Amino acid sequence: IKSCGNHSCPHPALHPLWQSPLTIPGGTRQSPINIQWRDSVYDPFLKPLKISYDPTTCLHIWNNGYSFLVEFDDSTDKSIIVGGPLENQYRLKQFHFHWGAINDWGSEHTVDSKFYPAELHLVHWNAVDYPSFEDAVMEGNGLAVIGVFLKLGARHEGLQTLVDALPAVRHKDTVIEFDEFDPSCLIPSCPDYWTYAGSLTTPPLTESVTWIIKKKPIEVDEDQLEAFRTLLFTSDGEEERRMVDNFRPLQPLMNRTVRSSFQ
Ligand SMILES: COc1ccc([C@H]2OC(=S)NC2=O)c(OC)c1
Ligand SMILES: [Zn+2]
Repeated sequence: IKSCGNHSCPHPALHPLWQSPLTIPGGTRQSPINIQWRDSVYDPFLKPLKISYDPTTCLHIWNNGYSFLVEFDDSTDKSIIVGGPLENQYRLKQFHFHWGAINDWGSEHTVDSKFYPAELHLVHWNAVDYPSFEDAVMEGNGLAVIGVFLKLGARHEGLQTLVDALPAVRHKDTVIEFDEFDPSCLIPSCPDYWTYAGSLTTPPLTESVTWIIKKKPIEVDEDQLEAFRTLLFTSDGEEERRMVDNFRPLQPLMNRTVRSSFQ
């Protein structure tokens, strides 16, 4: 029995936070999933993913009561991704993380049933076909999320600028200005990725995400992971609940194939 924040339970997936719909009725492409490496299919027609972010589009960091998000000005095509499995370019809207109370779990996706201690999501939307992020969230090809695993290892200097800002957003609904940050420093240089059709992992759980999961993790150190765990789900003045185990349980693969960009 391990504590998962505010009571002891056998596994964080049973945490009250996830008593929300763990699966949506009729959902056929829900996320996250386990990526079974040997079942993924190499697709030679997958292109390299091209990432070009403009650090001046970075706006602020805020604690939304689920995670901490770094949000970007998505009113232009200054920060975009293109290529990979994508039909056209997608605009960067925000990035955020999911993590565990302890290093044994925390990621949303698993690889051969292995959890990483945390997972980064860089969220992009299809501004070619849709007028806003809110509209794109409702469409099958509306979003593209790059997933990057975090593993325990060396200190990550780029992440440290984020970690230094976390005490200012400890409580839910707090926000601070944050500028000149280029999130490509958080993406491994190895080009290899898996891709599959999935969904958002918190409500509205819409099946609108083309997932691009990087094969290689980035390394962060114990102090940096512990800094994530000092955040709170709760607002200032409420009884404190540590923001940990903010990841959704694994969902059935159903009739999906995970493709790889590498052999
Ligand atoms: C309305 O905007 C949202 C809502 C939920 C999510 C969740 O889905 C994934 S993926 N991670 C999450 O925390 C989101 O992230 C892209 C954006
Ligand atoms: Zn996420």
